[in-house]
Amino acid sequence: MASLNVLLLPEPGSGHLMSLIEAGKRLLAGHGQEFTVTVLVVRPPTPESASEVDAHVRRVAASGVGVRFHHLPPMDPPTECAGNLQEFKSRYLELHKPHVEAAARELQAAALVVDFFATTVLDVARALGVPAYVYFTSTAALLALTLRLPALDQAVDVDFEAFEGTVDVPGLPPVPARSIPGFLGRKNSPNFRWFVYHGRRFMDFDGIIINTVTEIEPGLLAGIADGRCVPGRPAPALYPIGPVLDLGAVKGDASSNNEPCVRWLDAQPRASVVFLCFGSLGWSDAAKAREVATGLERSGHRFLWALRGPPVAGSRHPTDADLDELLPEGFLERTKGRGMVWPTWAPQKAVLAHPAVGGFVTHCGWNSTLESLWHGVPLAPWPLYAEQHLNAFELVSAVGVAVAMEVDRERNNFVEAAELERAVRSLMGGCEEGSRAREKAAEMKAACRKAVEEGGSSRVALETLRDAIREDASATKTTTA
Ligand SMILES: COc1cc(-c2[o+]c3cc(O)cc([O-])c3cc2O[C@@H]2O[C@H](CO)[C@H](O)[C@H](O)[C@H]2O)cc(OC)c1O
Ligand SMILES: O=c1ccn([C@@H]2O[C@H](COP(=O)(O)OP(=O)(O)O)[C@@H](O)[C@H]2O)c(=O)[nH]1
Repeated sequence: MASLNVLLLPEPGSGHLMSLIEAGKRLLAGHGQEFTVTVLVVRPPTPESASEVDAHVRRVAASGVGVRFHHLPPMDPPTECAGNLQEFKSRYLELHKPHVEAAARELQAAALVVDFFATTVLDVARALGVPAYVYFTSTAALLALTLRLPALDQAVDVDFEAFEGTVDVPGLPPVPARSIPGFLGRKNSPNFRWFVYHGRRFMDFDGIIINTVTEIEPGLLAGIADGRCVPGRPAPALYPIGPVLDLGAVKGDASSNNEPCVRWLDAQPRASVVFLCFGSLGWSDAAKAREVATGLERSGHRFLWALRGPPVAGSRHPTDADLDELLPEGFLERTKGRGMVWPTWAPQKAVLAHPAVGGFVTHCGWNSTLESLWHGVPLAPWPLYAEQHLNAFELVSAVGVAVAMEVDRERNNFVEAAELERAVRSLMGGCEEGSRAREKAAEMKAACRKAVEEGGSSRVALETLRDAIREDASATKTTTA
């Protein structure tokens, strides 16, 4: 029997690409005879992201996991949407529709799985009679909000950024408008309009595969499935298959474990170190770094701080930190022995896996959050970009795994030294708020591990997804026979 070829269409940013490839690996695991997974690679629009994506594709192709790659012909990126990233990503993927259609025909697709910025590609699947699924790299909270967006667009006259009230998202406590992602701030912005479009289109897909765990976001997933986000219409099938992480790397590969910062952790007491790291795009200027340094010094706690410097012109990626430029004078000497500043990309997975780490000050990227919960490490949220303010709100007020920290969104997400000191003490110091977050994080660790075992919620969701693809394929065969 020919195998069922499932085509994946990731957004070319490496975060989304890696997550979708990892999901493809899950789909294949133990089913390599029955399924083929082919990633349709969209050429990234900048040389910097192109070399990142090329390196990742080469690594996966060489790893022998069985995921195949099919490079789509290069397209000129859309013009006139500078600064509107969500619009740019959506329009760039839309331009690839004819190439996706040609690839789907050539590769005899049994199903198409597309990034959430690529909902326009549903037309291709419908034209070919192939089932289509969205892959959602983020939370059920962002998914629920996006599904609610067409109705909110009608019901709320003011821009979220000027709104002082709260937004109703089924399964969450009332969401303060200041926690709504910045790209949804202005109703007339192309970014907002594209998210309204995507929210509407999600409802037409055969299913939504989401990188979350039922036990982390039960109320939100139930709210979506029960039709409370879009009353009057049946919701598409939901497949929470998370945490979709490279679990091999989470255990800590040999090279990560040999990094000096991980060796330094070996000498620290259990659960004594607070780790600070701000994702692939987070960086500090001297003013921000001074607040962090002062806050950490005054907290009295042990710390490992991944500190990055500003990107060079034309790049969004942080540079290695110049510690002489960024840190207050004498800071390293005064904190010697109890703290380490790591000025480059950190081996985050190995750090979070280390028993010496007892808390994580994070930008709340969803991958970082899942990595932390996989190891039962409680969080202090310092959101910066994308959907992270919503993630921070959810982690404190719904999931309960984080202590609150005041981040001034009006001042470029500034945190005062005294506020960081308070939050670190709370996270690490055994006060009630911190202890509750720690207990809840331990509960989530157990739930995540159970979810990916035989019979666990994510394993069952994955098998239900395979069944749906099998059934669709045999129905198509029956009708075309
Ligand atoms: C979730 O909504 C958005 C996410 C992103 C986004 O874009 C992005 C682009 C890159 O070239 C590199 C990245 O690392 C990156 C990260 C990113 O956001 C993170 O994506 C993760 C998924 O893998 C995860 O969801 C994290 O929580 C996100 O923080 C951009 C965007 O609009 C431009 C989004 O709306
Ligand atoms: O110094 C760093 C910064 C980030 N990461 C990894 O990069 C990913 C970041 O993804 P996330 O969704 O948290 O945020 P993004 O960077 O995409 O906003 C996670 O797997 C982190 O472990 C890392 O290993 N070292």
